[in-house]
Amino acid sequence: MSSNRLVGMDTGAGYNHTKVAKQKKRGKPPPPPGSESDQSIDTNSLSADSQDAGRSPNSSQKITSKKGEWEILEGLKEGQRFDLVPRKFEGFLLKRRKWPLKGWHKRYFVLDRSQLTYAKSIGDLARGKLLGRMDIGMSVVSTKARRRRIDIDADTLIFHLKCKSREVYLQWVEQLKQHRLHKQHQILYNKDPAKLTSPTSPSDDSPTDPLVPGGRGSLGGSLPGSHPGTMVREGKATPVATLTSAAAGAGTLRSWLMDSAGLEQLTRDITTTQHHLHQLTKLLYTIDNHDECSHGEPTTPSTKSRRKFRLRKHKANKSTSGELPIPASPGRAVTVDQVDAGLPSLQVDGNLCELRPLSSSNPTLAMPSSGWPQTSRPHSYSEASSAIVGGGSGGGSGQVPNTPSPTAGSHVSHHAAPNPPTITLSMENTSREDFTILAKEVVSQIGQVLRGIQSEREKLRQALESESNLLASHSTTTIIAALRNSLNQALQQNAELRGRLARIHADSDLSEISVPPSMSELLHKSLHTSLSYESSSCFSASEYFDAADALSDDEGGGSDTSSEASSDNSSFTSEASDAGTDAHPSAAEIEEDGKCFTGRRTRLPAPKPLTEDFSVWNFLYKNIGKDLSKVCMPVTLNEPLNMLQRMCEELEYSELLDKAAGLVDPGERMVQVATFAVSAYASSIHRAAHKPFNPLLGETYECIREDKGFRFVAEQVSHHPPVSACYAKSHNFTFWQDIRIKTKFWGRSLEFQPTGKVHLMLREAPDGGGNEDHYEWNKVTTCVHNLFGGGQRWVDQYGEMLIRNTSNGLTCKLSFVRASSWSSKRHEVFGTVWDGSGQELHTLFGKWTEAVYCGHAPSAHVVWRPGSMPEDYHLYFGFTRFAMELNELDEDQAKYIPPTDTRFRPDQRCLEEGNMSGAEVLKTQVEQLQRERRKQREEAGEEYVPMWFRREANNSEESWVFTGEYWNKRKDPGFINMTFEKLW
Ligand SMILES: CC(C)CCC[C@@H](C)[C@H]1CC[C@H]2[C@@H]3CC=C4C[C@@H](O)CC[C@]4(C)[C@H]3CC[C@]12C
Repeated sequence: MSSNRLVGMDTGAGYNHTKVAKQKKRGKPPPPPGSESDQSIDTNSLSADSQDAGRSPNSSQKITSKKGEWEILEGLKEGQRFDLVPRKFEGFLLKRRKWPLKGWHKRYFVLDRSQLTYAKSIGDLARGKLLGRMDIGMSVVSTKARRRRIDIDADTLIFHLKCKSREVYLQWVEQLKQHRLHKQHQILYNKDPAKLTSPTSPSDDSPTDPLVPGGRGSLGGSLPGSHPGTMVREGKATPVATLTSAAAGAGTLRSWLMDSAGLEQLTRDITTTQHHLHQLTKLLYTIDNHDECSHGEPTTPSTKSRRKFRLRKHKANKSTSGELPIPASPGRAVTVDQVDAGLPSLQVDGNLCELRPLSSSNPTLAMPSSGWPQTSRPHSYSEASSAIVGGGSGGGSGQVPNTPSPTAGSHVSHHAAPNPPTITLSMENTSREDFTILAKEVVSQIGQVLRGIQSEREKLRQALESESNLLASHSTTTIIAALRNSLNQALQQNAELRGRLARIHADSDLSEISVPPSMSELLHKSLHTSLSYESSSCFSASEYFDAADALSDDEGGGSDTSSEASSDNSSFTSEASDAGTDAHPSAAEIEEDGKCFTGRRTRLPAPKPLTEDFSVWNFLYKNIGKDLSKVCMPVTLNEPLNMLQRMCEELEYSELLDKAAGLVDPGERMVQVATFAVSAYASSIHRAAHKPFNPLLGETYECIREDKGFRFVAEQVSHHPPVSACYAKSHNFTFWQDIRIKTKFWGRSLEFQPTGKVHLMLREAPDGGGNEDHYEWNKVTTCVHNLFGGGQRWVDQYGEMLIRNTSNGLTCKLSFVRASSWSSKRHEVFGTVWDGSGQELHTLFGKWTEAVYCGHAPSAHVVWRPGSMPEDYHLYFGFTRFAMELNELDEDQAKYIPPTDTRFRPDQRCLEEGNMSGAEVLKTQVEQLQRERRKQREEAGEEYVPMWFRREANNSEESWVFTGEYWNKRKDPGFINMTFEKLW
């Protein structure tokens, strides 16, 4: 299979695989535990040999890693059942801090009916002060025995846990296994939706409930093929909800039968009793026979039975002091002692019935004063036992908590006494005949109870069957129809919303944004672009601008910003003034021939080929726990852009920087810069399904956006680890960053943490009083959720971003809020701008997908909104207009760009043209060539030196600095006159 890695991942698959395979053959032992990282499954800590991903005997998938072993707990296999209701389990565990995932907190966890909840302490738990809850039923649980680590990924939530001791670890793993399997069993076999949607506390109907739609840990969403949010517990009358609630309507009868464990236990116990009583009958026979044989001593019972009575007495005394367990549930009534002692006692319906010896020869023993025909009903077990064994005299009587009734006491004293002679006496008083009659009676009575229970069960079973037949007739087809219906409704709503949004955008009053007079003319054109929210060149003036000419006139080098600024200024200004009077083109004008009036394309040459996505996800699933950088990725996972282009996409809303540069107030400048930093994430919302190509080492990408006034160049500067560096320059700003992405695979989600800082140099304020401002900030974490669920994959961004103006000490702290199962909120971001002395200047809030506002609601104003999506964007990998244009290559441009430019990369081009199989073949070739080049370099002992960026290391932090040579060489001698390493 051809290979391709997730972003930031190695492309040297073949090499690594052979290495691992060799190790295996030689039977090399795994590395010592000390070398192990405590990080979860991430690209730096885990690699795996696919052959090793076999199954461990204890229902988990073992993944051998370079530095340790992670095992994934297996789910219920086909045909497998797990009826056993696991018990509640609780205790302290260490939980990794949420942010920034460093350090561990001790937390109290409770696992009950597949719900894992935790609180700070037992006290908090009792008070209901919970910190979190997840349903582990459909989660991915990975364990690492050596580190006593347990990671649970339930889509929206991930718990990273650690146990204090191995013993605790083993217990938790076992319990998690059981609860998970039982939940899966319930999902598969228990068709009671009411039960499925009821977590631990049935009364808890809050929207934070992970099983309730909106709480995204919902089972509905996790079940393969199910539509997230269609399993509705209450309210909303979606067709599926109606179905489920209809089913739940007959819930009482059903749940009665479902809870048959108690009944079954009762049946089993009674059967045992019956068996024992049969034995008793036999024994009595023996006694009878024995007595008959040993004629002459008819009043003395056998030594065997005497011994038994002594034992019984001893235990009964215990019981009076409360040590003998009092049955808590029906079905536990008859103890072996009682039965063995020949003292029949039976519990039915939770009441203990003493089947007292009835004597035909001694009627005073037969009928209690209560007038019950054959049984007396003591009030408690101890009462019953003392009634039976005679708490009335001697040993234990004083300790009996429930004093037997005088009646009971009086006749009991005949049966039992603290010492054998009394027993013998009482035995003598009771005729053998009594025992025989009694035993027979007990047997027949129990038989009767059994028959009664059986017929009761049968009735209930029949009721249930007829009910489920009714439900089954609704079943699959109806549910599918219902789902289809709601899907159609959603699509319709979506279309409407899009229309409305477009109208809102069109009417948007952002044109009122005040731009200082000196800059307004200059920026008119670019602002115009941003106002329209059509974030592409469609509205630009590039038709008046010959890129090639402009570039050949352009001076080179990026180090001297002021000289560059002036030259840029002229081109930018001229563009702006030329185009300043442009009216908005109509949608028809834009879409004509698939090109807008600028000549740029508005969509890709072909829609995304239809591929069986499932195989891809299956494939990924098989690779859980492996170092994904070493796993070959099929091209079907890719979008026809690479990471260098993706970096350029961050400049889609560069107008915000233009605006910032035109402002005088440092706080307001920061507001624009912060919003720009947020806007970088906007495009990822529709892009969860595909990954960008990994650039090859030495691959470059340039993008000249004369309409936006910037030019951008990027290069893949390192392969191990993969690092992409970029540099963009405009009249108003300089932007640069190098990106290295750490990837963590949690099972159901993939987390991407870009390391390194983004830098921005903003032109001095227009009043001329200040200097350039240098800003720097970090990236937040991107997470792709629901990798394997039946539902949609979706992207989340979370973490804190700190933007610092290193020139004047202003800061802005932005929080990207992680979507949680506790709230329906997604994509939220908020932050504050502070001055150097810590005084709050501005407040920002909004969503990285929708808008950023400044101020406090309701008077807050919009700072930014993303552009509307092109029509049919979902057919084109979810690309924005800007993204659609990134890989476009016209003949003219082709003459000026180097052969290393991404736009010449054949596999990516092939995919863009909709030729999936061709892309697959080409990708394999291209990656093979890269491996060969690396091998050659290694053999020659050469170190790779990137062409356009220079590595600089200060205090262990490395950064990649643009040399500026790219533009110089482009001009002179021109790339066409240079030699380059052949990348493809
Ligand atoms: C298994 C596959 C399909 C997962 C797809 C992962 C994709 C969606 C991930 C992988 C790496 C991610 C990128 C990592 C870094 C950045 C830089 C940031 O400033 C903007 C978002 C951006 C550009 C992310 C966008 C989403 C991204 C491209």
